[in-house]
Amino acid sequence: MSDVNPYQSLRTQIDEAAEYLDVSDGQIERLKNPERILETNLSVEMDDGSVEVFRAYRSQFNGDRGPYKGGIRYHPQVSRDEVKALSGWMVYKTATSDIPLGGGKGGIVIDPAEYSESELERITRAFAKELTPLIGADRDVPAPDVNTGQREMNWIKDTYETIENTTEPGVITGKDLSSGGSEGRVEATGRSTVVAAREAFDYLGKDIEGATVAVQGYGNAGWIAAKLVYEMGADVVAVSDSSGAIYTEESFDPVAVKEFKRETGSVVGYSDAEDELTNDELLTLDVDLLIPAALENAIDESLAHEISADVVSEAANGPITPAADEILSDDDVLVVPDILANAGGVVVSYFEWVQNRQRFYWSEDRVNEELDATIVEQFWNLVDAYEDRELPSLRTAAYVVALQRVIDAGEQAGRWP
Ligand SMILES: NC(=O)C1=CN([C@@H]2O[C@H](COP(=O)(O)OP(=O)(O)OC[C@H]3O[C@@H](n4cnc5c(N)ncnc54)[C@H](O)[C@@H]3O)[C@@H](O)[C@H]2O)C=CC1
Ligand SMILES: O=C(O)CCC(=O)C(=O)O
Repeated sequence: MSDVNPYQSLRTQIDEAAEYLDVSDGQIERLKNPERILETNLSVEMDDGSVEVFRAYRSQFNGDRGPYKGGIRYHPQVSRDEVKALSGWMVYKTATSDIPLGGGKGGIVIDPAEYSESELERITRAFAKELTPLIGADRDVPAPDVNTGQREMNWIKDTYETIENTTEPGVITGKDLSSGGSEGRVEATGRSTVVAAREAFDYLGKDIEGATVAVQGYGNAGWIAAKLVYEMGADVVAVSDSSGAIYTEESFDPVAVKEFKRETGSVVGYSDAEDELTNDELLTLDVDLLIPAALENAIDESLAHEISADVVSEAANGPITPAADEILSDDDVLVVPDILANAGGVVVSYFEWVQNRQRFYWSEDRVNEELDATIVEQFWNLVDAYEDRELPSLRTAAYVVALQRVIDAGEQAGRWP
């Protein structure tokens, strides 16, 4: 995997779009930098009585369009620059989806697989204590990301509500249903990735039914994308996780692969696999649709020339470096950018936040229908911008549209002269 700095990638993506906007250097500089970052060290007692210290961050990138919004990641690679990039991508994701939220992101430098559940609870609650003065339903609303889920969100909500002596479920999204979560939130990221891919196929005059698909990463986003695209009639011929990749000529049954991974810890070794591949071999397979659903920089310029898919729908944040993006665009690979393709997570988080505030809960069908409609509408908005303004890619179109929305909000608030 390439070591391109993701924050530098974000800055490049903004610069590329700024060329098509009437915007000053000062405005662009503001839109490339976070408003503030919490950097803290969590001292936590381990099960054996020792104390360990964990570095943790929360970046509040931009709140011109609403409360900061974005997930919390637990991973050894978490760094200040990664969190800055991820929080910036959230700003332009909420703006691309046109939901009234800003962007933020947080993370702890940790490999959660090395800790017991009770240690993870103490670590999460220690982070929640640090976050409490900064978050709130109208201030900053965290959510899940890599290696976090409902369990961690419930702990953060409980810690916040205990300290603040309140009930405020909208302080965090991605919660368990019984803690005020929304139907459809767990599936939302994979769902939008596949809905966006379906529209991209339509744009190319192709049908997703019968398409061949490779999915890199088999966590929350990747496995749901595999399941839903399979339900649309596509063939999931390859999937991977951090241990490796598996391949079949026909199609995997994504639910059976997920069950195997739950039992064994990996997709590798699954009995229906005809072959094992490296992750780079999976990414360069000759398939119709590629779904990167792991981490940043999966496709860099050294791999970009070998990508054979017609459509790439980015479930992950930042899986394609800017240099690779240019190559894919020259090679006519249609990339549906992360800030639209994986926006389902934050769009349904927005629905969860709305439900929490109204104390009125929606059916799963309503959530899925409203999510589908949001992604379809914004996909074709981007296509219009891409064609009408002759932009180099759907990604640049997304940044042009999103930056304009953020600038307009800042202007209304009197932030610009
Ligand atoms: N969970 C959410 O709601 C959202 C997640 N995303 C993005 O989707 C991506 C995946 O997130 P989740 O599925 O939530 O995380 P997760 O922790 O549930 O799953 C991550 C998966 O990626 C795999 N992986 C890690 N390194 C890999 C590598 N080098 N090659 C192949 N597989 C590898 C892991 O084994 C795991 O299967 C991240 O980029 C995240 O930021 C984006 C929007 C929302
Ligand atoms: O649900 C959310 O608020 C944000 C999810 C997230 O972190 C992301 O879209 O990258």
